Amino acid sequence: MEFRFNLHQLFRSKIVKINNSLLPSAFVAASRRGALDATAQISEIINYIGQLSAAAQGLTNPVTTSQKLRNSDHSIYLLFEPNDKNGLVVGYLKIGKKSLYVFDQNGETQNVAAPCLLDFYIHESRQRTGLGLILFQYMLDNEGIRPEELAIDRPSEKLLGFLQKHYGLYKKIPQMNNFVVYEGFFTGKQPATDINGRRMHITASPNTNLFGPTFMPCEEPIRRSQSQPRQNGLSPTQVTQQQVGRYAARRPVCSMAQIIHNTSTAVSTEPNRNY
Ligand SMILES: CC(=O)SCCNC(=O)CCNC(=O)[C@H](O)C(C)(C)COP(=O)(O)OP(=O)(O)OC[C@H]1O[C@@H](n2cnc3c(N)ncnc32)[C@H](O)[C@@H]1OP(=O)(O)O
Repeated sequence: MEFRFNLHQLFRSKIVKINNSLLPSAFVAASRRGALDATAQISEIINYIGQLSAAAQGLTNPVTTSQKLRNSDHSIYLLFEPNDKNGLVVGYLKIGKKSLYVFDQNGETQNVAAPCLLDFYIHESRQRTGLGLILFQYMLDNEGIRPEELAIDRPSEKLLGFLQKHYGLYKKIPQMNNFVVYEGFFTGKQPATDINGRRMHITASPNTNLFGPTFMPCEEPIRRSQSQPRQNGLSPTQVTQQQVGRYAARRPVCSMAQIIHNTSTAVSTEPNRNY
């Protein structure tokens, strides 16, 4: 992608990292005016290339704009190709840390702060020539992360192929959200804690839908081994009641829950005085 201004001033190396300052890392402006010009040019580049990426992915709105970058702690890596004119920007990727609730291999929910691949695009004229790998590997080295540590936001078929080809990633851990995580994602990750050091516990089960998440002490093993099968007769009243917060209020007996948990279906018409 060519621009009306000379890119060689902005790109001192083939790949530059941009954060919410909208200035390339290590960029030194001669004056305040120079810094403002550079910011405007980087904004123009990001907005333009963000639109191309959205079009390539069939999205109505771009995932990446300069405004979104300015208001976040995400980072963009821009790939530059020098020439004897203004130079070209030929691709970019965007990463950022997000707090996610994701299922681990045992189907248990973990709250992790994970580095995420949020957007990735190489210009059509340069795809399948190895530039994507150069950019992606540069980002991994620069951030000091392994590819399987990344959560991938709604990957396209091309990206899935890319990750399988270059990094052997294909064993996904099924998720309920748009993120794709691969085996190895949880290696070395510490689960984040919630209220009072307890951990929010969400599953895809009707329990979570009916009663909201439960909170478990961190030291309590969260994994259910095969030798400890789920108890069929688990009463809805055994769900951990919170002392504080939006889940603290006493819940009425729920006949649907009783049906699901195979407990007595007789619903008491007595007022509940056990407060
Ligand atoms: C979280 C997200 O960002 S999801 C959105 C990802 N971005 C897109 O889908 C936008 C359009 N696609 C692209 O911009 C690029 O194809 C990228 C970024 C996915 C990969 O960049 P490239 O420079 O093409 O990758 P590179 O040349 O290093 O590797 C090529 C491999 O990527 C995969 N790939 C690239 N293009 C395609 C394609 N058109 N069809 C299928 N697989 C493809 C293949 O595995 C390919 O290997 P192959 O040619 O031997 O089959």
